[in-house]
Amino acid sequence: MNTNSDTIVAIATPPGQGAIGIVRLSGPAAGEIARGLFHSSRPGFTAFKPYHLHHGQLRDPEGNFLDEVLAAFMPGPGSFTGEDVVELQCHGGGAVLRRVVEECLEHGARLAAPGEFSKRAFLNSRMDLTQAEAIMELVGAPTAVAVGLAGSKLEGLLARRIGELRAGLESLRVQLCVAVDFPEDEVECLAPEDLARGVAEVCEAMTELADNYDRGRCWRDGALVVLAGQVNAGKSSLMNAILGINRAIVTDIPGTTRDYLEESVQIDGLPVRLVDTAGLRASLDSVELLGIERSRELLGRADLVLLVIDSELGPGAEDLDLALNTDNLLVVANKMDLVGGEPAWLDESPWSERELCPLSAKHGHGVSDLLAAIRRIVAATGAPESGALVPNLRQHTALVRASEELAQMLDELAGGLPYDILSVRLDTACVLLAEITGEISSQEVLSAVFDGFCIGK
Ligand SMILES: Nc1nc2c(c(=O)[nH]1)N(C=O)[C@@H](CNc1ccc(C(=O)N[C@@H](CCC(=O)O)C(=O)O)cc1)CN2
Ligand SMILES: Nc1nc2c(ncn2[C@@H]2O[C@H](COP(=O)(O)OP(=O)(O)OP(=O)(O)O)[C@@H](O)[C@H]2O)c(=O)[nH]1
Ligand SMILES: [Mg+2]
Repeated sequence: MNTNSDTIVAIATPPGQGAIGIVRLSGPAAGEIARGLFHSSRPGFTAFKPYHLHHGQLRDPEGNFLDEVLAAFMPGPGSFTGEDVVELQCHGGGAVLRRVVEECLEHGARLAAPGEFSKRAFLNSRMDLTQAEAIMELVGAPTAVAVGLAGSKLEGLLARRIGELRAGLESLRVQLCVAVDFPEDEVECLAPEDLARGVAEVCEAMTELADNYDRGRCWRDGALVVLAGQVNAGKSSLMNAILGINRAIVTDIPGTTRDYLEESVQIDGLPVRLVDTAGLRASLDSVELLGIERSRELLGRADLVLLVIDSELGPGAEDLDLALNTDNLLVVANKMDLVGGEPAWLDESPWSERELCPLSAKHGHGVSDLLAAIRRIVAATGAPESGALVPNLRQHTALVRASEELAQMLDELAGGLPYDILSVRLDTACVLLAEITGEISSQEVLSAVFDGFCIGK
Protein backbone atom coordinates (compact mmCIF):
# COMPACT_ATOMS: atom_id res chain seq x y z
CA MET A 1 0.00 0.00 0.00
CA ASN A 2 1.18 3.47 -0.80
CA THR A 3 1.74 5.77 2.14
CA ASN A 4 0.98 9.24 0.81
CA SER A 5 0.55 11.53 3.76
CA ASP A 6 -0.19 14.64 1.74
CA THR A 7 -3.48 15.59 0.15
CA ILE A 8 -3.43 16.78 -3.44
CA VAL A 9 -5.81 19.08 -5.27
CA ALA A 10 -6.38 20.03 -8.92
CA ILE A 11 -9.00 21.17 -11.37
CA ALA A 12 -10.20 17.97 -13.06
CA THR A 13 -12.10 19.54 -15.96
CA PRO A 14 -10.60 21.19 -19.06
CA PRO A 15 -9.87 24.92 -19.21
CA GLY A 16 -12.49 27.23 -20.66
CA GLN A 17 -16.06 27.97 -19.67
CA GLY A 18 -18.47 25.15 -18.97
CA ALA A 19 -21.67 24.52 -17.07
CA ILE A 20 -19.74 22.62 -14.41
CA GLY A 21 -16.10 22.44 -13.38
CA ILE A 22 -14.73 19.94 -10.90
CA VAL A 23 -12.06 20.43 -8.27
CA ARG A 24 -10.76 17.12 -6.97
CA LEU A 25 -9.01 16.42 -3.67
CA SER A 26 -7.28 13.14 -2.81
CA GLY A 27 -5.48 12.12 0.35
CA PRO A 28 -6.06 11.64 4.08
CA ALA A 29 -7.14 15.24 4.70
CA ALA A 30 -9.51 15.49 1.69
CA GLY A 31 -12.68 15.23 3.82
CA GLU A 32 -11.44 17.64 6.46
CA ILE A 33 -10.30 20.26 3.94
CA ALA A 34 -13.65 20.10 2.14
CA ARG A 35 -15.54 20.31 5.43
CA GLY A 36 -13.62 23.51 6.23
CA LEU A 37 -14.95 25.16 3.07
CA PHE A 38 -18.36 23.59 2.67
CA HIS A 39 -21.58 24.96 4.15
CA SER A 40 -24.48 22.62 3.59
CA SER A 41 -27.88 23.98 2.60
CA ARG A 42 -29.45 21.38 4.91
CA PRO A 43 -29.88 22.32 8.53
CA GLY A 44 -28.39 19.68 10.83
CA PHE A 45 -25.72 18.57 8.32
CA THR A 46 -22.80 17.10 10.24
CA ALA A 47 -20.75 14.94 7.84
CA PHE A 48 -20.46 13.88 4.20
CA LYS A 49 -22.24 10.64 3.45
CA PRO A 50 -20.09 8.50 1.12
CA TYR A 51 -21.14 8.53 -2.55
CA HIS A 52 -23.88 11.09 -2.01
CA LEU A 53 -24.14 14.54 -3.53
CA HIS A 54 -24.36 17.33 -0.98
CA HIS A 55 -25.63 20.76 -1.94
CA GLY A 56 -24.16 23.85 -0.35
CA GLN A 57 -21.83 26.82 -0.61
CA LEU A 58 -18.07 27.10 -0.43
CA ARG A 59 -16.82 29.98 1.71
CA ASP A 60 -13.37 31.10 2.78
CA PRO A 61 -12.54 31.40 6.53
CA GLU A 62 -13.74 35.02 6.51
CA GLY A 63 -17.11 33.85 5.25
CA ASN A 64 -16.69 35.22 1.71
CA PHE A 65 -18.71 33.39 -0.94
CA LEU A 66 -16.64 31.23 -3.35
CA ASP A 67 -19.28 29.21 -5.20
CA GLU A 68 -22.47 27.23 -4.92
CA VAL A 69 -21.57 23.57 -5.38
CA LEU A 70 -22.40 19.90 -5.17
CA ALA A 71 -19.85 17.97 -3.11
CA ALA A 72 -19.17 14.24 -3.17
CA PHE A 73 -17.08 12.29 -0.67
CA MET A 74 -15.61 8.95 -1.71
CA PRO A 75 -13.68 7.26 1.08
CA GLY A 76 -10.58 5.13 0.47
CA PRO A 77 -9.69 2.42 -0.27
CA GLY A 78 -12.61 1.98 -2.71
CA SER A 79 -12.29 5.37 -4.44
CA PHE A 80 -10.64 6.06 -7.82
CA THR A 81 -7.26 6.80 -6.21
CA GLY A 82 -7.71 4.38 -3.31
CA GLU A 83 -7.53 7.34 -0.91
CA ASP A 84 -10.20 9.58 0.53
CA VAL A 85 -11.45 11.68 -2.39
CA VAL A 86 -13.69 14.73 -2.46
CA GLU A 87 -15.04 16.23 -5.64
CA LEU A 88 -16.37 19.76 -5.57
CA GLN A 89 -18.65 20.28 -8.53
CA CYS A 90 -18.44 24.01 -9.07
CA HIS A 91 -19.55 26.39 -11.78
CA GLY A 92 -17.26 25.91 -14.76
CA GLY A 93 -15.28 29.14 -14.93
CA GLY A 94 -11.50 29.48 -14.73
CA ALA A 95 -11.44 32.13 -11.99
CA VAL A 96 -14.06 30.32 -9.87
CA LEU A 97 -12.14 27.04 -10.02
CA ARG A 98 -8.75 28.63 -9.37
CA ARG A 99 -10.18 30.42 -6.35
CA VAL A 100 -11.53 27.14 -4.95
CA VAL A 101 -8.17 25.42 -5.52
CA GLU A 102 -6.35 28.30 -3.78
CA GLU A 103 -8.62 27.96 -0.79
CA CYS A 104 -7.94 24.19 -0.65
CA LEU A 105 -4.21 25.02 -0.67
CA GLU A 106 -4.79 27.43 2.23
CA HIS A 107 -6.45 24.58 4.12
CA GLY A 108 -3.40 22.34 3.72
CA ALA A 109 -3.69 20.64 0.33
CA ARG A 110 -0.83 20.60 -2.18
CA LEU A 111 -1.20 21.18 -5.93
CA ALA A 112 -1.20 17.83 -7.77
CA ALA A 113 1.55 17.06 -10.27
CA PRO A 114 0.51 15.92 -13.80
CA GLY A 115 -0.93 12.41 -13.64
CA GLU A 116 -0.67 12.27 -9.86
CA PHE A 117 -4.26 11.09 -9.24
CA SER A 118 -3.78 8.20 -11.68
CA LYS A 119 -0.32 7.50 -10.26
CA ARG A 120 -1.84 7.18 -6.80
CA ALA A 121 -4.52 4.87 -8.21
CA PHE A 122 -1.71 2.71 -9.62
CA LEU A 123 0.42 2.83 -6.45
CA ASN A 124 -2.65 1.87 -4.40
CA SER A 125 -3.29 -1.11 -6.70
CA ARG A 126 -6.56 0.32 -8.00
CA MET A 127 -5.29 -0.35 -11.54
CA ASP A 128 -2.19 -1.66 -13.29
CA LEU A 129 0.05 0.39 -15.54
CA THR A 130 -1.69 -0.61 -18.79
CA GLN A 131 -5.01 0.58 -17.36
CA ALA A 132 -3.51 3.89 -16.26
CA GLU A 133 -2.15 4.36 -19.77
CA ALA A 134 -5.53 3.38 -21.20
CA ILE A 135 -7.12 6.35 -19.41
CA MET A 136 -4.92 8.74 -21.36
CA GLU A 137 -5.49 6.84 -24.59
CA LEU A 138 -9.24 6.99 -23.99
CA VAL A 139 -9.16 10.73 -23.35
CA GLY A 140 -7.08 11.28 -26.51
CA ALA A 141 -8.95 8.80 -28.71
CA PRO A 142 -9.87 10.55 -32.00
CA THR A 143 -12.56 8.11 -33.13
CA ALA A 144 -15.01 5.51 -31.87
CA VAL A 145 -12.65 2.74 -33.00
CA ALA A 146 -9.82 4.23 -30.92
CA VAL A 147 -12.21 4.46 -27.96
CA GLY A 148 -12.88 0.73 -28.33
CA LEU A 149 -9.17 -0.09 -28.43
CA ALA A 150 -8.45 2.00 -25.31
CA GLY A 151 -11.58 0.60 -23.62
CA SER A 152 -10.47 -3.01 -23.76
CA LYS A 153 -7.19 -1.99 -22.16
CA LEU A 154 -8.99 -0.03 -19.44
CA GLU A 155 -10.98 -3.17 -18.73
CA GLY A 156 -7.71 -4.97 -18.10
CA LEU A 157 -7.67 -7.25 -21.15
CA LEU A 158 -4.12 -6.34 -22.18
CA ALA A 159 -2.88 -6.84 -18.62
CA ARG A 160 -4.51 -10.26 -18.59
CA ARG A 161 -2.86 -11.25 -21.88
CA ILE A 162 0.55 -10.10 -20.63
CA GLY A 163 -0.10 -12.10 -17.46
CA GLU A 164 -0.76 -15.24 -19.53
CA LEU A 165 2.47 -14.77 -21.49
CA ARG A 166 4.40 -14.22 -18.31
CA ALA A 167 2.86 -17.28 -16.64
CA GLY A 168 4.02 -19.36 -19.62
CA LEU A 169 7.57 -18.09 -19.18
CA GLU A 170 7.52 -18.48 -15.39
CA SER A 171 6.54 -22.12 -15.75
CA LEU A 172 9.47 -22.75 -18.12
CA ARG A 173 11.70 -20.87 -15.71
CA VAL A 174 10.73 -23.15 -12.83
CA GLN A 175 11.40 -26.23 -14.95
CA LEU A 176 14.77 -24.79 -15.98
CA CYS A 177 15.72 -24.15 -12.36
CA VAL A 178 14.80 -27.70 -11.43
CA ALA A 179 16.88 -29.03 -14.31
CA VAL A 180 19.84 -26.88 -13.20
CA ASP A 181 19.55 -27.80 -9.51
CA PHE A 182 18.95 -31.51 -9.98
CA PRO A 183 20.76 -32.35 -13.21
CA GLU A 184 21.07 -36.03 -12.32
CA ASP A 185 17.36 -36.44 -11.74
CA GLU A 186 16.21 -37.95 -15.02
CA VAL A 187 12.48 -37.63 -14.31
CA GLU A 188 12.50 -33.88 -13.65
CA CYS A 189 14.83 -33.02 -16.46
CA LEU A 190 13.48 -30.68 -19.15
CA ALA A 191 14.53 -31.88 -22.60
CA PRO A 192 16.10 -29.17 -24.81
CA GLU A 193 13.51 -29.74 -27.54
CA ASP A 194 10.65 -29.27 -25.05
CA LEU A 195 12.26 -26.11 -23.75
CA ALA A 196 12.74 -24.83 -27.31
CA ARG A 197 9.11 -25.55 -28.19
CA GLY A 198 7.81 -23.83 -25.06
CA VAL A 199 9.94 -20.74 -25.60
CA ALA A 200 9.13 -20.51 -29.30
CA GLU A 201 5.41 -20.68 -28.54
CA VAL A 202 5.51 -17.75 -26.10
CA CYS A 203 7.86 -15.82 -28.38
CA GLU A 204 5.44 -16.18 -31.28
CA ALA A 205 2.47 -15.04 -29.19
CA MET A 206 4.50 -12.05 -28.01
CA THR A 207 5.46 -11.04 -31.56
CA GLU A 208 1.85 -11.35 -32.66
CA LEU A 209 0.76 -8.99 -29.89
CA ALA A 210 3.63 -6.57 -30.63
CA ASP A 211 2.66 -6.51 -34.32
CA ASN A 212 -0.75 -5.09 -33.41
CA TYR A 213 1.06 -1.86 -32.56
CA ASP A 214 1.63 -1.11 -36.24
CA ARG A 215 -1.82 -2.31 -37.23
CA GLY A 216 -3.47 -0.12 -34.62
CA ARG A 217 -1.42 2.94 -35.43
CA CYS A 218 -3.70 4.19 -38.21
CA TRP A 219 -6.74 4.12 -35.93
CA ARG A 220 -4.94 5.78 -33.07
CA ASP A 221 -2.75 8.38 -34.77
CA GLY A 222 -4.45 8.65 -38.16
CA ALA A 223 -3.38 7.19 -41.50
CA LEU A 224 -0.88 9.34 -43.40
CA VAL A 225 -2.33 9.87 -46.89
CA VAL A 226 -0.11 11.91 -49.20
CA LEU A 227 -1.17 13.65 -52.41
CA ALA A 228 1.67 13.48 -54.93
CA GLY A 229 2.26 13.96 -58.62
CA GLN A 230 3.44 16.45 -61.17
CA VAL A 231 2.93 20.18 -60.90
CA ASN A 232 -0.53 21.37 -61.94
CA ALA A 233 -2.05 17.88 -61.79
CA GLY A 234 -4.69 19.14 -59.33
CA LYS A 235 -3.36 17.91 -55.98
CA SER A 236 -4.33 21.06 -54.10
CA SER A 237 -7.72 21.10 -55.84
CA LEU A 238 -8.28 17.53 -54.65
CA MET A 239 -7.16 18.43 -51.12
CA ASN A 240 -9.78 21.18 -51.06
CA ALA A 241 -12.45 18.93 -52.57
CA ILE A 242 -11.86 16.30 -49.86
CA LEU A 243 -11.83 18.86 -47.04
CA GLY A 244 -14.82 20.70 -48.43
CA ILE A 245 -13.07 24.06 -47.91
CA ASN A 246 -10.62 26.16 -49.87
CA ARG A 247 -7.64 25.30 -47.70
CA ALA A 248 -4.84 25.06 -50.26
CA ILE A 249 -3.99 27.71 -52.86
CA VAL A 250 -4.96 26.62 -56.37
CA THR A 251 -3.71 28.37 -59.51
CA ASP A 252 -2.90 27.40 -63.07
CA ILE A 253 0.74 28.29 -62.42
CA PRO A 254 2.85 25.11 -62.15
CA GLY A 255 4.70 24.97 -58.83
CA THR A 256 2.01 26.76 -56.78
CA THR A 257 2.36 24.56 -53.70
CA ARG A 258 5.85 24.82 -52.26
CA ASP A 259 5.64 23.63 -48.68
CA TYR A 260 3.44 20.72 -47.68
CA LEU A 261 0.06 21.27 -46.00
CA GLU A 262 -1.46 18.85 -43.53
CA GLU A 263 -5.10 18.62 -42.44
CA SER A 264 -7.03 16.02 -40.44
CA VAL A 265 -10.16 14.42 -41.83
CA GLN A 266 -12.26 11.44 -40.86
CA ILE A 267 -13.36 9.02 -43.53
CA ASP A 268 -16.16 6.87 -42.21
CA GLY A 269 -14.59 6.67 -38.76
CA LEU A 270 -11.01 6.36 -39.99
CA PRO A 271 -8.81 9.27 -38.88
CA VAL A 272 -6.70 10.49 -41.79
CA ARG A 273 -3.84 12.98 -41.93
CA LEU A 274 -4.15 14.29 -45.46
CA VAL A 275 -1.07 16.01 -46.87
CA ASP A 276 -0.83 18.13 -50.01
CA THR A 277 2.72 18.34 -51.36
CA ALA A 278 4.77 20.37 -53.81
CA GLY A 279 4.49 19.00 -57.34
CA LEU A 280 7.36 16.83 -58.52
CA ARG A 281 9.46 18.21 -61.36
CA ALA A 282 13.04 19.06 -62.23
CA SER A 283 13.49 22.58 -60.94
CA LEU A 284 16.23 25.17 -60.65
CA ASP A 285 14.45 27.13 -57.93
CA SER A 286 16.13 26.35 -54.61
CA VAL A 287 12.96 26.96 -52.54
CA GLU A 288 10.94 24.67 -54.79
CA LEU A 289 13.67 22.03 -54.56
CA LEU A 290 13.44 22.10 -50.76
CA GLY A 291 9.67 21.63 -51.06
CA ILE A 292 10.16 18.68 -53.41
CA GLU A 293 12.65 17.16 -50.96
CA ARG A 294 9.96 17.38 -48.27
CA SER A 295 7.45 15.76 -50.62
CA ARG A 296 9.78 12.80 -51.12
CA GLU A 297 10.39 12.43 -47.40
CA LEU A 298 6.61 12.31 -46.78
CA LEU A 299 6.12 9.80 -49.58
CA GLY A 300 8.52 7.47 -47.80
CA ARG A 301 6.39 7.55 -44.62
CA ALA A 302 2.94 7.49 -46.22
CA ASP A 303 0.40 4.77 -45.48
CA LEU A 304 -1.12 5.55 -48.86
CA VAL A 305 0.09 7.71 -51.74
CA LEU A 306 -2.52 9.28 -53.99
CA LEU A 307 -0.75 9.77 -57.30
CA VAL A 308 -2.68 12.56 -59.01
CA ILE A 309 -2.35 12.65 -62.79
CA ASP A 310 -3.75 15.19 -65.24
CA SER A 311 -5.81 12.86 -67.46
CA GLU A 312 -5.51 15.16 -70.44
CA LEU A 313 -1.71 15.44 -70.32
CA GLY A 314 -1.11 11.90 -69.09
CA PRO A 315 1.60 10.74 -66.69
CA GLY A 316 5.12 12.17 -66.77
CA ALA A 317 8.48 10.63 -65.95
CA GLU A 318 8.14 11.46 -62.22
CA ASP A 319 4.73 9.75 -62.11
CA LEU A 320 6.07 6.63 -63.77
CA ASP A 321 8.98 6.54 -61.37
CA LEU A 322 6.63 6.83 -58.37
CA ALA A 323 4.23 4.20 -59.71
CA LEU A 324 7.04 1.71 -60.24
CA ASN A 325 8.63 2.30 -56.84
CA THR A 326 5.65 2.63 -54.49
CA ASP A 327 3.53 -0.29 -53.27
CA ASN A 328 0.88 1.57 -51.33
CA LEU A 329 -0.26 3.76 -54.20
CA LEU A 330 -3.63 4.66 -55.64
CA VAL A 331 -3.73 6.32 -59.05
CA VAL A 332 -6.08 9.28 -59.34
CA ALA A 333 -6.93 10.26 -62.91
CA ASN A 334 -7.92 13.91 -62.42
CA LYS A 335 -9.50 16.44 -64.80
CA MET A 336 -11.73 13.76 -66.31
CA ASP A 337 -14.07 16.61 -67.34
CA LEU A 338 -11.47 17.63 -69.94
CA VAL A 339 -11.23 14.26 -71.69
CA GLY A 340 -14.12 12.75 -73.62
CA GLY A 341 -13.85 9.11 -72.60
CA GLU A 342 -11.16 7.03 -71.05
CA PRO A 343 -7.74 8.52 -71.89
CA ALA A 344 -5.43 6.31 -73.98
CA TRP A 345 -2.58 6.20 -71.42
CA LEU A 346 -4.77 4.15 -69.12
CA ASP A 347 -4.40 1.15 -71.46
CA GLU A 348 -0.65 1.16 -71.09
CA SER A 349 1.44 -0.60 -68.49
CA PRO A 350 1.86 0.00 -65.55
CA TRP A 351 -1.35 2.08 -65.41
CA SER A 352 -3.58 -0.65 -66.83
CA GLU A 353 -2.64 -2.97 -63.93
CA ARG A 354 -3.24 -0.40 -61.22
CA GLU A 355 -6.40 0.36 -59.29
CA LEU A 356 -7.61 3.70 -60.53
CA CYS A 357 -9.94 6.48 -59.40
CA PRO A 358 -11.16 8.72 -62.24
CA LEU A 359 -12.47 12.04 -60.99
CA SER A 360 -12.70 15.77 -61.42
CA ALA A 361 -11.39 17.61 -58.38
CA LYS A 362 -12.53 20.94 -59.76
CA HIS A 363 -16.16 19.82 -60.12
CA GLY A 364 -16.19 17.34 -57.24
CA HIS A 365 -17.15 14.39 -59.42
CA GLY A 366 -15.87 11.00 -58.23
CA VAL A 367 -14.47 12.29 -54.93
CA SER A 368 -16.76 10.12 -52.79
CA ASP A 369 -15.63 7.02 -54.68
CA LEU A 370 -12.04 8.02 -53.95
CA LEU A 371 -12.80 8.39 -50.23
CA ALA A 372 -14.39 4.94 -50.17
CA ALA A 373 -11.30 3.50 -51.88
CA ILE A 374 -8.94 5.20 -49.39
CA ARG A 375 -10.99 3.85 -46.49
CA ARG A 376 -11.01 0.34 -47.91
CA ILE A 377 -7.29 0.20 -48.74
CA VAL A 378 -6.07 1.65 -45.43
CA ALA A 379 -8.45 -0.50 -43.39
CA ALA A 380 -7.35 -3.64 -45.26
CA THR A 381 -3.70 -3.04 -44.43
CA GLY A 382 -4.06 -1.21 -41.15
CA ALA A 383 -7.05 -2.38 -39.16
CA PRO A 384 -6.72 -4.76 -36.27
CA GLU A 385 -9.76 -7.03 -35.88
CA SER A 386 -12.31 -5.65 -33.47
CA GLY A 387 -11.42 -6.58 -29.91
CA ALA A 388 -7.72 -6.75 -30.78
CA LEU A 389 -5.30 -5.69 -28.09
CA VAL A 390 -3.13 -2.88 -29.38
CA PRO A 391 -0.06 -2.06 -27.29
CA ASN A 392 1.19 1.51 -27.10
CA LEU A 393 4.79 2.46 -27.89
CA ARG A 394 6.12 1.71 -24.40
CA GLN A 395 4.36 -1.65 -24.27
CA HIS A 396 5.41 -2.45 -27.84
CA THR A 397 9.07 -1.70 -27.09
CA ALA A 398 9.04 -3.99 -24.05
CA LEU A 399 7.33 -6.79 -26.03
CA VAL A 400 9.87 -6.51 -28.86
CA ARG A 401 12.79 -6.55 -26.43
CA ALA A 402 11.34 -9.56 -24.60
CA SER A 403 10.82 -11.49 -27.82
CA GLU A 404 14.37 -10.64 -28.95
CA GLU A 405 15.63 -12.01 -25.67
CA LEU A 406 13.75 -15.27 -26.27
CA ALA A 407 14.98 -15.47 -29.88
CA GLN A 408 18.56 -15.13 -28.58
CA MET A 409 17.86 -17.79 -26.03
CA LEU A 410 16.66 -20.19 -28.73
CA ASP A 411 19.86 -19.57 -30.71
CA GLU A 412 21.99 -20.23 -27.66
CA LEU A 413 19.99 -23.33 -26.80
CA ALA A 414 20.62 -24.65 -30.31
CA GLY A 415 24.29 -23.76 -29.82
CA GLY A 416 24.39 -26.01 -26.77
CA LEU A 417 24.78 -23.35 -24.04
CA PRO A 418 24.07 -24.64 -20.52
CA TYR A 419 20.67 -24.11 -18.90
CA ASP A 420 21.90 -21.85 -16.11
CA ILE A 421 23.15 -19.34 -18.67
CA LEU A 422 19.97 -19.60 -20.74
CA SER A 423 17.82 -18.92 -17.69
CA VAL A 424 19.20 -15.38 -17.49
CA ARG A 425 17.49 -14.52 -20.78
CA LEU A 426 14.25 -16.02 -19.53
CA ASP A 427 14.51 -13.89 -16.39
CA THR A 428 15.04 -10.76 -18.46
CA ALA A 429 12.00 -11.51 -20.64
CA CYS A 430 9.87 -12.02 -17.51
CA VAL A 431 11.02 -8.70 -16.05
CA LEU A 432 10.20 -6.90 -19.30
CA LEU A 433 6.66 -8.31 -19.23
CA ALA A 434 6.26 -7.36 -15.57
CA GLU A 435 7.33 -3.81 -16.45
CA ILE A 436 4.48 -3.55 -18.95
CA THR A 437 1.84 -4.07 -16.27
CA GLY A 438 3.91 -2.31 -13.61
CA GLU A 439 4.26 -5.36 -11.36
CA ILE A 440 7.92 -4.41 -11.49
CA SER A 441 8.40 -0.69 -11.86
CA SER A 442 11.21 1.78 -11.55
CA GLN A 443 11.04 5.54 -11.01
CA GLU A 444 11.99 5.96 -14.68
CA VAL A 445 9.13 3.80 -15.93
CA LEU A 446 6.60 5.58 -13.69
CA SER A 447 7.87 9.00 -14.73
CA ALA A 448 7.74 8.00 -18.38
CA VAL A 449 4.11 6.97 -17.98
CA PHE A 450 2.63 9.57 -15.65
CA ASP A 451 4.59 12.70 -16.53
CA GLY A 452 2.84 12.73 -19.91
CA PHE A 453 -0.58 13.01 -18.23
CA CYS A 454 -2.35 16.30 -17.75
CA ILE A 455 -2.82 18.00 -14.38
CA GLY A 456 -5.95 16.77 -12.63
CA LYS A 457 -5.84 13.33 -14.30
N1 LIG B 1 -16.91 12.59 -11.24
C1 LIG B 1 -16.04 11.69 -11.69
N2 LIG B 1 -16.28 11.06 -12.85
C2 LIG B 1 -15.38 10.15 -13.34
C3 LIG B 1 -14.18 9.87 -12.64
C4 LIG B 1 -13.94 10.55 -11.42
O1 LIG B 1 -12.91 10.38 -10.74
N3 LIG B 1 -14.91 11.44 -10.98
N4 LIG B 1 -13.26 8.95 -13.18
C5 LIG B 1 -11.90 9.03 -12.97
O2 LIG B 1 -11.09 8.80 -13.85
C6 LIG B 1 -13.76 7.98 -14.14
C7 LIG B 1 -14.47 6.87 -13.41
N5 LIG B 1 -13.59 6.11 -12.60
C8 LIG B 1 -13.84 5.79 -11.29
C9 LIG B 1 -13.43 4.56 -10.81
C10 LIG B 1 -13.78 4.16 -9.54
C11 LIG B 1 -14.50 5.01 -8.71
C12 LIG B 1 -14.98 4.56 -7.37
O3 LIG B 1 -15.25 5.36 -6.50
N6 LIG B 1 -15.21 3.24 -7.22
C13 LIG B 1 -15.83 2.62 -6.04
C14 LIG B 1 -17.35 2.68 -6.18
C15 LIG B 1 -18.08 2.42 -4.91
C16 LIG B 1 -19.58 2.77 -4.96
O4 LIG B 1 -20.16 2.99 -6.05
O5 LIG B 1 -20.19 2.81 -3.90
C17 LIG B 1 -15.38 1.18 -5.95
O6 LIG B 1 -14.96 0.62 -6.98
O7 LIG B 1 -15.41 0.65 -4.88
C18 LIG B 1 -14.84 6.28 -9.17
C19 LIG B 1 -14.52 6.66 -10.46
C20 LIG B 1 -14.64 8.68 -15.14
N7 LIG B 1 -15.65 9.52 -14.49
N1 LIG C 1 -10.71 21.23 -65.70
C1 LIG C 1 -10.18 20.89 -64.56
N2 LIG C 1 -9.21 21.65 -64.04
C2 LIG C 1 -8.68 21.28 -62.86
C3 LIG C 1 -9.14 20.14 -62.17
N3 LIG C 1 -8.42 20.03 -61.03
C4 LIG C 1 -7.56 21.07 -61.01
N4 LIG C 1 -7.71 21.84 -62.11
C5 LIG C 1 -6.98 23.05 -62.45
O1 LIG C 1 -5.60 22.73 -62.59
C6 LIG C 1 -4.79 23.81 -62.14
C7 LIG C 1 -3.79 23.33 -61.13
O2 LIG C 1 -4.48 22.91 -59.98
P1 LIG C 1 -3.79 22.75 -58.58
O3 LIG C 1 -4.75 22.10 -57.69
O4 LIG C 1 -3.19 24.02 -58.14
O5 LIG C 1 -2.63 21.74 -58.97
P2 LIG C 1 -1.42 21.18 -58.08
O6 LIG C 1 -1.23 19.77 -58.44
O7 LIG C 1 -1.68 21.47 -56.64
O8 LIG C 1 -0.21 22.03 -58.60
P3 LIG C 1 1.17 22.42 -57.88
O9 LIG C 1 0.84 22.95 -56.52
O10 LIG C 1 1.74 23.45 -58.75
O11 LIG C 1 1.99 21.21 -57.83
C8 LIG C 1 -5.75 24.87 -61.62
O12 LIG C 1 -5.96 25.83 -62.59
C9 LIG C 1 -7.02 24.07 -61.34
O13 LIG C 1 -8.20 24.84 -61.42
C10 LIG C 1 -10.19 19.36 -62.75
O14 LIG C 1 -10.65 18.36 -62.22
N5 LIG C 1 -10.65 19.79 -63.94
MG1 LIG D 1 -0.68 22.55 -55.26
